[in-house]
Amino acid sequence: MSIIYDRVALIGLGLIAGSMAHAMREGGLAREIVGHARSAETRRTAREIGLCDQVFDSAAEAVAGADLVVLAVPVGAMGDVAAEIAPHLKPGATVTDVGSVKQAVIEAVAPHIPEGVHFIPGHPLAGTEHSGPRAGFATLFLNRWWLLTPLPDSDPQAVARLSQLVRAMGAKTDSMEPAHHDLVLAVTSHAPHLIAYTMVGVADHLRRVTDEEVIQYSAAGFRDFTRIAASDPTMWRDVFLHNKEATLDILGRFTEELFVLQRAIRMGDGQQLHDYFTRTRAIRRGIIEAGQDTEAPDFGRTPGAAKAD
Ligand SMILES: NC(=O)c1ccc[n+]([C@@H]2O[C@H](COP(=O)([O-])OP(=O)(O)OC[C@H]3O[C@@H](n4cnc5c(N)ncnc54)[C@H](O)[C@@H]3O)[C@@H](O)[C@H]2O)c1
Ligand SMILES: O=C(O)C(=O)C[C@]1(C(=O)O)C=C[C@@H](O)C=C1
Repeated sequence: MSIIYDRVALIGLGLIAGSMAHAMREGGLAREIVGHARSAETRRTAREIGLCDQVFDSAAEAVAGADLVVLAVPVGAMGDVAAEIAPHLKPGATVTDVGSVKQAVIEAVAPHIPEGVHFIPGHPLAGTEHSGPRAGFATLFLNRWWLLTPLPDSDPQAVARLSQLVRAMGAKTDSMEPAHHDLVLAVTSHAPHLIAYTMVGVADHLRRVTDEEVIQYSAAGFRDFTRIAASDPTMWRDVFLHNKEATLDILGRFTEELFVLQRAIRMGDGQQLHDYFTRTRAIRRGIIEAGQDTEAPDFGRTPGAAKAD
């Protein structure tokens, strides 16, 4: 494949930036990949494993002369990073981000982007519960969606070039309104993560009573919950604090449904439970029949690393 951006700067060197570095390198998509992370330990590890061609101690040095700058830090840190790099951006460069929330990131980042620099927010719908510079792998984005939420005045050519990079890393692209993105992700990702965190918390409380039985005999479904609940605490704290409204809306609806099912169990209403589960099974089967279950082959099974932030 051919070079799409000459110099790419990755700010934040964790799972997503690391996976981008591997994918871009494997595909020969950038002439030079440079990076910066806030913590000295992360920078040391990134240098040790050769994650980038160069790792800089400051974000300003990293973005100087870059054609593409990728903000791959927790959502709550995006605004500060944008303010720090703004004076050092090359005219004509593109800045994108990979944050799990879009509206709040746009509000925090866009005001800092200078005239003549393109800001195109994005979100790869791919991840694992692992974080840090050793967690990335080249196939993370294979067959996954990578949503772009361009601004009304985004330059179509800059958007097309970024889409080209995303597709060259194996992902599928689509565009979406930021507010709609945040609502969709509240349903498909953010609320489910909170439910998994809660369920593991409940089991943990119970463990004290039942002497480790819950964990020892945990079935596959609960194990999946524990995988999700092992996700990075900083990342998920920021997701919930920055997609507050949509997540609270979905959790409110979830609680109402939960009460309906809880009542059906209490009343012994087997018909209601059966009807409900028949409906949800049809939804899953519909997804599979439509060929929309695009789980990457090694999704979630790649050995990760402890986070060094
Ligand atoms: N993990 C996922 O499943 C996933 C999936 C899609 C999108 N995202 C989003 O991608 C972004 C990065 O997530 P990740 O999973 O790669 O996280 P990560 O924890 O693996 O990496 C984050 C990196 O950012 C660095 N960092 C933190 N604050 C910084 C700052 N102020 N300046 C510079 N560097 C800083 C950390 O040192 C670390 O290297 C987040 O916004 C997250 O919402 C994550
Ligand atoms: O680790 C996982 O399996 C994930 O949950 C990844 C996941 C998701 O919800 O699908 C998590 C957050 C992101 O913003 C995108 C992807």
